[in-house]
Amino acid sequence: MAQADGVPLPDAAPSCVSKLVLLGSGSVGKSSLVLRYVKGDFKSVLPTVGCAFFTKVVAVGNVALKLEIWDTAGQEKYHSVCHLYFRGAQVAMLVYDVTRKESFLRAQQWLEDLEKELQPGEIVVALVGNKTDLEEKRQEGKEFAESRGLLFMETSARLNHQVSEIFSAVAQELLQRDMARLGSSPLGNSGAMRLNQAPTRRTKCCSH
Ligand SMILES: Nc1nc2c(ncn2[C@@H]2O[C@H](COP(=O)(O)OP(=O)(O)OP(=O)(O)O)[C@@H](O)[C@H]2O)c(=O)[nH]1
Repeated sequence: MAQADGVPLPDAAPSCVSKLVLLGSGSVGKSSLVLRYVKGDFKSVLPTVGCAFFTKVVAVGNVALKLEIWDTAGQEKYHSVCHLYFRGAQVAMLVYDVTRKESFLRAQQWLEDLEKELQPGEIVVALVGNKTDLEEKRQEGKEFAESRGLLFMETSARLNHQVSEIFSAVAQELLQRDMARLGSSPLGNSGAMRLNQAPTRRTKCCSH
């Protein structure tokens, strides 16, 4: 049986496919989070140009969900291009560097941009504070995430801390919304901090 992060995957091919986009300032660690999650590796990576694309199948309960992961470039010159990538996404991960205030403010700006273009609850949004292994003064995102109904986790791509957990959490949230829409029960607990329930409107993740 195939496995995802050591968890056996359901035998059937993934029945759900969801688009996940990572947004955030340059050098906050978006590519490193994806590299850690998809390949289990952490190494020096060049700044992303435009966007990079990855896939990974994640098991949530007995459902295999294929995540199509779009890792956008954080440098300001690519800002307008990034808007093209979040269209049609079911999940947005807003990544900041816990040691860089401006990156935290930039993540908040991304949320405003998303809110301008999308309906409330239309997609799952997670705020991700990366580089928790660094000792410097930290930006605290929890309160902001709570006030805006976002999933929230702090991660370290370097130390592999909470990386697969945040991807699993958004996958679970997606499926829970879908189940709620279809009147079924939730699929268990991923351990994510679910701070506030955003209104369920639609998900495009599952057709079953
Ligand atoms: N200490 C530490 N460094 C990290 C971590 N994650 C990424 N980095 C480093 O931060 C730098 C930028 O990482 P990237 O993954 O390229 O950042 P990015 O957000 O994809 O950058 P852009 O492609 O410019 O948008 C690299 O030197 C990484 O090695 C982490 O969790 N801890």
